[in-house]
Amino acid sequence: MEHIVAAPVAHFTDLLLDAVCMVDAGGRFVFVSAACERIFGYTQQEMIGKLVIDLVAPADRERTLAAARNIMNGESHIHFENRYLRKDGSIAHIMWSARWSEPDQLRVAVARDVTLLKQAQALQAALYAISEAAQASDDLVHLFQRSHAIIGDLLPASGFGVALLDTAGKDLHFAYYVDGGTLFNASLARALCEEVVRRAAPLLLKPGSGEALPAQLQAAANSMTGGALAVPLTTPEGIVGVVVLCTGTGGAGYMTHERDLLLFVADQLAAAIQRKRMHAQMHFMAMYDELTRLPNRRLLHDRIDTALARAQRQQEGLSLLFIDLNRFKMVNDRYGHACGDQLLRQVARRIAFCLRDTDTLARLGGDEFVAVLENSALPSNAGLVVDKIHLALEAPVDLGEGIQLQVSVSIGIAHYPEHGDNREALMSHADQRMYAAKAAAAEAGSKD
Ligand SMILES: Nc1nc2c(ncn2[C@@H]2O[C@H](COP(=O)(O)OP(=O)(O)OP(=O)(O)O)[C@@H](O)[C@H]2O)c(=O)[nH]1
Repeated sequence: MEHIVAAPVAHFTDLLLDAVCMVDAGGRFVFVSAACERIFGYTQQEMIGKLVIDLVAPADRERTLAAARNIMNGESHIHFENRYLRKDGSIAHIMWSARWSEPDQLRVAVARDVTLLKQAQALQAALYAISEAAQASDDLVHLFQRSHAIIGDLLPASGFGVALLDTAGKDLHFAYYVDGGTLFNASLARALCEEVVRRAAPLLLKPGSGEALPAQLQAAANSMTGGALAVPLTTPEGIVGVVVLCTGTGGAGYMTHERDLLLFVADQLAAAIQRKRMHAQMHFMAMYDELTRLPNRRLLHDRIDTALARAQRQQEGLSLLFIDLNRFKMVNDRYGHACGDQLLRQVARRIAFCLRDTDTLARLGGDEFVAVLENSALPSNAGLVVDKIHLALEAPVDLGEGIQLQVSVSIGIAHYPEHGDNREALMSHADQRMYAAKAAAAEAGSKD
């Protein structure tokens, strides 16, 4: 018993998972237990005599010195956290419990390595931040920037890019790309992304990785000092793009767990891209006619109201043209619905060609179109556009397979302010004028 009591304290403290340190009034280690080597990377001999503060990460030095002063003034400190630079340059997160021993004139402290815990917390926080950003962000470029910043806190990501496939799934373009001063230029990044799309699988690029790669990537892999990592952005509809990371020069290559982390991030980004595309598609379907890709009735109403408000404010004229194809039903009946569709598309294109960019051409449905002519102070201007449309439709429309059709339209015009000062009045007037024109054309046709 006497022998045990007399045994040096170190005999026991070396068994502890936490490290025990004693520091003199000058701030130098005078005793460190064996666990210090595991935590800080220095041997006990290397640590004894060193100034504690020299091992503290620079950003934490000031508050560490303040905490040390408090302890020497008699405060006991538990759960104080700061960061240390290990011998290999990596960061150790330490939680301390410390007290000043007046008789020994020593600061006695127990250090717990909480680095893994901190890393897990940081990872969890980052993943949460990315999924939150992916849910909240309407602006994809902003989401990519934010993801780059968040990932950059976890992994080497000097170079970061998100390449998206076009809707045909053929061409990749970078929606976000930062080369970050790495040797990983955009052309190499694109080649890597293309390879990832081809494989539909993640790809780690590093020297001697043993992967069979296209020549450009093989040469880059052999000469790179760090590494690059790219993973596909996959949605239920397939791959929509690739996210790519590159370390700075001299950094170590990526590890498997970093690839898994990027795969999680890619899932979040892919879901955000898919959501954004679905919104765009829904918006298009709500506002545009699918067949001709012209504004539909709803958007037309909106455009007329806006144009009227502008015309009223600027005291300008405005004209509406109500355009209806003559005897269109016969095309469907004789050549089939697909030919009818083709004709509607071509007629829409020809009419649009007669208008200015600032004008609106909408399809109301069936074979009815409406054009809104802005800034046409003089009704005669609208008459000129009508002439242009008739002229543009004079040449037969080629529907393929040897089918060429001569089409004509009936057009009714309404002018603001002469025929009304609101949408309903103007539409109704133009509609009536169109029917009058159609009746006149039919009568002329029957006399021919
Ligand atoms: N191909 C095709 N036909 C359509 C579409 N929407 C409506 N139609 C057809 O368009 C035709 C319109 O018929 P009507 O309103 O009688 O027009 P019309 O034959 O030009 O007669 P008039 O206006 O009196 O000269 C109908 O046969 C509809 O079925 C479409 O999206 N595609």
